[in-house]
Amino acid sequence: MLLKDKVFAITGGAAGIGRAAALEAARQGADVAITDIVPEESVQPILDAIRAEGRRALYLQGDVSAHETATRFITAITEELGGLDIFVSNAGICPFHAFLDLPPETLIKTVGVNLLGAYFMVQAAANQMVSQGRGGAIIAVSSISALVGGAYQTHYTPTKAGIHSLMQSSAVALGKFGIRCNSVLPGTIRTAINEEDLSDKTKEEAMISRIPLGRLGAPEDLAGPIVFLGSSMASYVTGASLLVDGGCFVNLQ
Ligand SMILES: NC(=O)C1=CN([C@@H]2O[C@H](COP(=O)(O)OP(=O)(O)OC[C@H]3O[C@@H](n4cnc5c(N)ncnc54)[C@H](O)[C@@H]3O)[C@@H](O)[C@H]2O)C=CC1
Ligand SMILES: C[C@H](O)[C@@H]1OC(=O)[C@H](O)[C@@H]1O
Repeated sequence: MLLKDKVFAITGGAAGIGRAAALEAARQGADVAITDIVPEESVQPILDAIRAEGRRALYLQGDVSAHETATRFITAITEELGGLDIFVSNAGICPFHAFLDLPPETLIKTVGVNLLGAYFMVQAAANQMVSQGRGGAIIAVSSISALVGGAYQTHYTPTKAGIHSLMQSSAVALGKFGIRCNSVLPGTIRTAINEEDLSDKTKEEAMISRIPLGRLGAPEDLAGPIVFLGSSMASYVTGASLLVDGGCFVNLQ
């Protein structure tokens, strides 16, 4: 087990990539704390699955774009689970929209959830880890979109580049405390975030045709990389970013 008796916390753990990572962390021996914007009832099956692995589970409903959520989450984790070892900033939204008429509210919301939310959470988690004095690991779910563009994602891709940059600077700021900071850069992973976008079958086929491994990703494809970066197997890895995209990024021709 890669995370035996560690405390693993994740934002946006109610669905998609976050849910897959939370469940894998429990299988790998960690107690798991989840925060998400959805009500607790809808997360109950995930909490039950974590407990069925013999691990403790905690849920806090909250909006990551409100900085108080970070304080509430970290306080609940320390009170109920006794500390924090691995923190994953994952919650995010991607409301696809054209550039020229993008409403300011859509930009403000996307930056608020994806970038400010990640910052508030990572800062609160880092303070907790520093106060514990036993190091830790922070992983942020950025994206291949930190490196490439999308015509309907002009408000989204800068947030993913920002998260990638946040992990690099945090790695520098927190290295002296033994806290490692890394990002994963998923390619296109089939989840609720892109269900509508991928209902355009021509677009879906075009995207698959660019992927050397021949398929879109599944949420479980991110679980292993996230657990690895949180584990002692990655003890000399910090400031790194791991593309998890089936080879899409490197496929020029
Ligand atoms: N699915 C994909 O192709 C890719 C996803 N990503 C990133 O992965 C992360 C997870 O996304 P997916 O699992 O794909 O989507 P998803 O929609 O399945 O999951 C996102 C989760 O975040 C939660 N959430 C949304 N707004 C929130 C808020 N304000 N406060 C707290 N929780 C909130 C949702 O309730 C949901 O549980 C996001 O940051 C996304 O940008 C990155 C690259 C590709
Ligand atoms: C939601 C999109 O399908 C997905 O989000 C990303 O970050 C990837 O680049 C994909 O475009």
